Amino acid sequence: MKIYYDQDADLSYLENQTICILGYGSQGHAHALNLRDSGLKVIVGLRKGGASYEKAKADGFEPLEPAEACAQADVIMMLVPDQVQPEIYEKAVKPNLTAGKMLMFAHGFNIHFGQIVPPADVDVTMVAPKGPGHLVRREYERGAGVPCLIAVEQDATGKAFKRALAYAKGIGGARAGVLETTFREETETDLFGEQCVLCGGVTALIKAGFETLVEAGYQPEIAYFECLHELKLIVDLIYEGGLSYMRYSISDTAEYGDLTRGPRIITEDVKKEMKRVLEEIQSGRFAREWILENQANRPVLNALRRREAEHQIEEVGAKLRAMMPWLKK
Ligand SMILES: NC(=O)C1=CN([C@@H]2O[C@H](COP(=O)(O)OP(=O)(O)OC[C@H]3O[C@@H](n4cnc5c(N)ncnc54)[C@H](OP(=O)(O)O)[C@@H]3O)[C@@H](O)[C@H]2O)C=CC1
Ligand SMILES: CC[C@](O)(C(C)=O)C(=O)O
Repeated sequence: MKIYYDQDADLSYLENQTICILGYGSQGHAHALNLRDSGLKVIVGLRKGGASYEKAKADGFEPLEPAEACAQADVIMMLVPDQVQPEIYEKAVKPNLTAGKMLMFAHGFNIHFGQIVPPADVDVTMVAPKGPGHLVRREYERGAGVPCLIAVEQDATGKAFKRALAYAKGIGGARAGVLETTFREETETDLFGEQCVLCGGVTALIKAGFETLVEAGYQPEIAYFECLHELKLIVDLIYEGGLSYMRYSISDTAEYGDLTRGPRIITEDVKKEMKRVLEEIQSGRFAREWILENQANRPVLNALRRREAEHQIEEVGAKLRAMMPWLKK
């Protein structure tokens, strides 16, 4: 696979173009600020009265109504939540999506699952950072970057890939590496990663470890530090140098326990369940469930959020983190 870096990308594909960032949340603020700091012309499309409107103003933007911003733009990046994108597309984007413009996404959900169907005479591309938006900004500011995936769904101008690669460079992604993919591959792997490993898998593992220790009579504070707090420190080592570097740093006792007990925790049964989750993603069953959940006003998400907030690990964690002034409140 070819991986693209700064030297492969040419910002001039976006020079003299106006880039509209729709949404100023996790990804939106990071893309807008990074692109502007990279010397590109950025405008922000936002509804008035929302929390992020004031934040964008405080960062020096003059937010426009989404439809007005789309009318002025050559490039439109969709950075409102996936579940609201189809409505914003119909109301603000579609009427202003004239030939030769580029419609962009940071996640392929709505294109891959057919919730947004752009006209044939525009470029449709994706630059998907493989990291949370706040880190896309933080890494850029310290001269680094978050790796990105890039994909072209429609190439009306013949320059779609180069334009998208310039965008990836503008947000700092090409410092870390830009990997070519398809909307389908990004959507399916992203959903799988967040459900089975990065968010769903990790939080379930943390809670299971915490509950096991507390139910066995150990102090919740000890269980918190062991199963949650230290995880970040261990993952930092894995991030910096892979599994082997983490194993080099931990004690031989820990390494022996890791290698002999780890596979008893993540068993073949767990992998079988991962395959079932992947199949639900590939078949569109998860997408249908999520779309219907939103149409029904999110009863399941709201109930689960409430239940999770009441978990003992959250209460203990809040108390312990309050004693660490270097953590953001
Ligand atoms: N979060 C992440 O780190 C990642 C996200 N992505 C993708 O990036 C895209 C954006 O996600 P993310 O940054 O999490 O989004 P956020 O939830 O952070 O987006 C919030 C922004 O969207 C606006 N918004 C929310 N609802 C509406 C609405 N109904 N009408 C108009 N504006 C609205 C908010 O405005 P207001 O303040 O007015 O509510 C705010 O500016 C998604 O496609 C996501 O899959 C990809 C990789 C990682
Ligand atoms: C892991 C969650 C994520 O996929 C991400 C930050 O990359 C998301 O969609 O937020």
